[in-house]
Amino acid sequence: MAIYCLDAGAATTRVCLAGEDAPRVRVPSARGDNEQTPQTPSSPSRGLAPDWAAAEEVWLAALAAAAPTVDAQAVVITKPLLAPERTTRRLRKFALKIAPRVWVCEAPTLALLGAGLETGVAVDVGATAARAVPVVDGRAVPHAARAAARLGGDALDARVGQVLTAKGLRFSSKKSFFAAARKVKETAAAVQSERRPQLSLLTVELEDGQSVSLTTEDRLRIGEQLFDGGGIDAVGLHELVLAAAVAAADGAKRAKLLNGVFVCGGGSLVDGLPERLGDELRKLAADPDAVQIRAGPRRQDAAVVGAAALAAAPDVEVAWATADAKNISPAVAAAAAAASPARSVVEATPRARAALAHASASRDAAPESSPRSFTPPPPPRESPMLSPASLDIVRQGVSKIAAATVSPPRHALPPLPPPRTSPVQVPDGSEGAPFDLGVESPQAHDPLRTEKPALPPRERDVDEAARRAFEQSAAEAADAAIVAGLRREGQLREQVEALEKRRSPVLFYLLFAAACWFVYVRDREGVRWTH
Ligand SMILES: Nc1ncnc2c1ncn2[C@@H]1O[C@H](COP(=O)(O)OP(=O)(O)OP(=O)(O)O)[C@@H](O)[C@H]1O
Repeated sequence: MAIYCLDAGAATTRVCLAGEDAPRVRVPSARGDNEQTPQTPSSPSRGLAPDWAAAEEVWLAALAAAAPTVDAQAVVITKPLLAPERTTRRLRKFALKIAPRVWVCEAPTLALLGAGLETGVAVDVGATAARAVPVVDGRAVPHAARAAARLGGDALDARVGQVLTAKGLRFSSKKSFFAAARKVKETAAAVQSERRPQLSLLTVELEDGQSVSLTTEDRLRIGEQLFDGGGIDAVGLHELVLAAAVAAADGAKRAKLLNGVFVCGGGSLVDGLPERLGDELRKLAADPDAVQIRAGPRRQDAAVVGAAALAAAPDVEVAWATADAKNISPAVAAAAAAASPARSVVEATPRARAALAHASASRDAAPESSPRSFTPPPPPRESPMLSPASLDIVRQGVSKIAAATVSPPRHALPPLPPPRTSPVQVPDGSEGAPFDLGVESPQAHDPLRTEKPALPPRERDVDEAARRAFEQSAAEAADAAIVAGLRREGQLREQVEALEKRRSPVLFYLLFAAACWFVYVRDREGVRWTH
């Protein structure tokens, strides 16, 4: 029995099991013939109808490849930030075919938890867009989130295309063009940074047999789009992050957010990006000393590793059992951040350390048969991309899982303990129990260390309030396309609801008219009979 963790990205699908620190499988998501046209459910903001059938086929194949013989107890699946409710429902429906328990969580929040942080700004540079998402105590602040499609991997591919065309390269198909653009970007893209040795001339061999030599200027021209935004009036990554932090909080809370800027997503692997982002943010921030950039070595997999940390967090089964596991509570967030395997890379916060101390104590006390004692099988040493050939072989095994989806889950879950109001006792604002991370903790140099951590107000339904606030301030969002897409969907939903409402009075009038006609005919007949 295991908990599957599935990161359903627009470009890449990743799968691992609870507690693991790297994905077992990393496969390309279904993107259609035109590689730049996102068709996955992870890209609803583009206003395109996602190809659910193709996406689900890839997810099933990836799950089957990750652990063909392991029975699923539950599934944690990622969703994009501000995904419409319909997308969440479809993701949940899909995951329920795999296991009886499902937790659909926002990818940037999970990425931050995977880095061992409960509060900070997740800077996810994905394929379709770059997003800066402030997270406070394990909950995203949606109205403050900022996104820009021009800073995503696909937009960078377009810039690579310009460079390659200027060098005289020609491609026979769109597919070979995008394959070449991606390879050049992933090998050569770099941003300007004084803290890195000089860049050198790089020759990249392309799959179609061509090769291209890229000078330092070429390499910087590709990567610099992340900071110049690809246009005169466009925003750069640093402005996106600062705008998100400013919209989310002020004063000490903002400083705390900027102290936990975590870069993740495949696009964050561009050479020199974390250093440059730190330098640019320090130039803009009111308190430059507060800015701290975190970037683990496997940051492209942060969301799925965060899902694995959440699934393995002690006491998380209580959250599964309550409120449909819709939100991550601060206590569970602290436990997940503490359980994250990346916590030695990115230092744990005091709350997380306290939660970890509590977690280890409760794990020691737990009986053998407890669901907490689940030990995941060791992850494979490497998690390479599956080749198309092996993907085909894996797809043949998909029918096994698909067959299992029609019958109810065979494995009953172990009984859950009764829900508790506070599964992890973390004293608010305390420094937590001393915990030796085994590495020199940068907290020692943390300018915020002496501050009493200011916790956000505990509203009953933070998400609802935040969502309403987002609707009001959506027009100010950096990515107008995302906002327009979301609005279009909202309007469509409203129109459908209005139509449904209109349908009932029409039915009523029709019935009423039929009744009147019936009475009229009967009376007329009656009159004829009596005379
Ligand atoms: N070394 C690298 N340098 C630059 N870009 C890279 C590198 N490795 C991967 N990428 C790019 O990162 C993008 C994929 O990132 P990621 O897997 O995080 O996206 P995703 O999560 O599937 O997409 P989204 O976040 O839009 O849903 C692709 O555009 C890919 O070309």
